[in-house]
Amino acid sequence: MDLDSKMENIKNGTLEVVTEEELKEKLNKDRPVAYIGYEPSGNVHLGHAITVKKMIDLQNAGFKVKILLADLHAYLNGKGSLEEIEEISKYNMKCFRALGLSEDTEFIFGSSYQTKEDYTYKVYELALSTTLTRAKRSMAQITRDSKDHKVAEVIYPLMQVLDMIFLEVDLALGGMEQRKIHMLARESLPRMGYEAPVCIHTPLLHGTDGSDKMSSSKENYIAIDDKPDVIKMKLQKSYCPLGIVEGNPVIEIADHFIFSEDKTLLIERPDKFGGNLEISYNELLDMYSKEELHPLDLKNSVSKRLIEILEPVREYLK
Ligand SMILES: Nc1ncnc2c1ncn2[C@@H]1O[C@H](COP(=O)(O)OP(=O)(O)OP(=O)(O)O)[C@@H](O)[C@H]1O
Ligand SMILES: N[C@@H](Cc1ccc(O)cc1)C(=O)O
Repeated sequence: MDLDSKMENIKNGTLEVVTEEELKEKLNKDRPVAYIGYEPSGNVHLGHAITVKKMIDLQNAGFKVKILLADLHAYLNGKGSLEEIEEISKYNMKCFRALGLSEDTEFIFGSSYQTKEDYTYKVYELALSTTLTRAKRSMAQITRDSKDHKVAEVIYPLMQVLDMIFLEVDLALGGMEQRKIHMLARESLPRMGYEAPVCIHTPLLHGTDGSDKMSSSKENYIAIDDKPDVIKMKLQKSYCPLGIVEGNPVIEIADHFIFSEDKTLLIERPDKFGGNLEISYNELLDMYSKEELHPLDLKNSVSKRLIEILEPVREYLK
């Protein structure tokens, strides 16, 4: 793959690359490192899968991929005891592999280095130069408990910044809500004598209830290993208002998971409702916004194809 094609593939479907110039430089390096961190959680869902797919693009462009199983971050964010989190992490690792990351992907537990002396001293160093306001602001969309604020909430972003040094990363990927922590890293690391990583942000998938973010802590997600009838049921119940494209999770799922594989989607509907159709993504947007496509027909077609696309993932995880 030449440099321009690598850049195009990486940029495709992202909200921003900070900065494109720096990304080009990294692509010229021998085996640059890209990383993402996940707080281990009970279910790996389609939202997470958007980021995993982008990691695969980075892998295909020559990056070595490191996946941080951020167990201590999950602990600091009130996700459970360390023992519970550890158990879930192993299952998450399998899920990420099932989504197609290559064999040489490195999985690292945060707790394997985040309690070491040199890491701890760096936390204190960064704590001294980061304002409380900035640290809190960076956590706005990440913290679980947004009312009863804990000190843990401001330790969390400092550790995320330091992970980039300890994992020796050239690039950090995350959904858009990671942006403020990434920008803190881009400012702080050069001050501490390290190079700032390139930061790439992907869009957040809305929940099936229409809320801002699909999340495993709400009942608004489709897990990557949900059974076919569960996927069908969840999509049937999904928020999908007639004629509305913006923030419509069913259309977003079609965009990220179906049109990334296929040029067209088959809409199967009775003749009296217009008969079968094969449509491109742009045709889908156009027809749906003109109310020429009924939500139920869209949901049926999306669930049928999504179930097929996720079949290898279910097989792998069996
Ligand atoms: N709904 C989503 N759409 C797109 N990306 C997501 C979504 N949910 C999480 N991610 C991304 O996955 C990465 C890790 O998120 P993580 O699982 O730790 O978040 P989370 O918000 O705690 O998820 P959950 O609430 O589902 O457990 C982040 O980069 C985040 O942006
Ligand atoms: N902040 C990420 C998790 C994470 C933790 C540590 C990192 O170094 C990177 C990512 C989230 O919201 O889920």
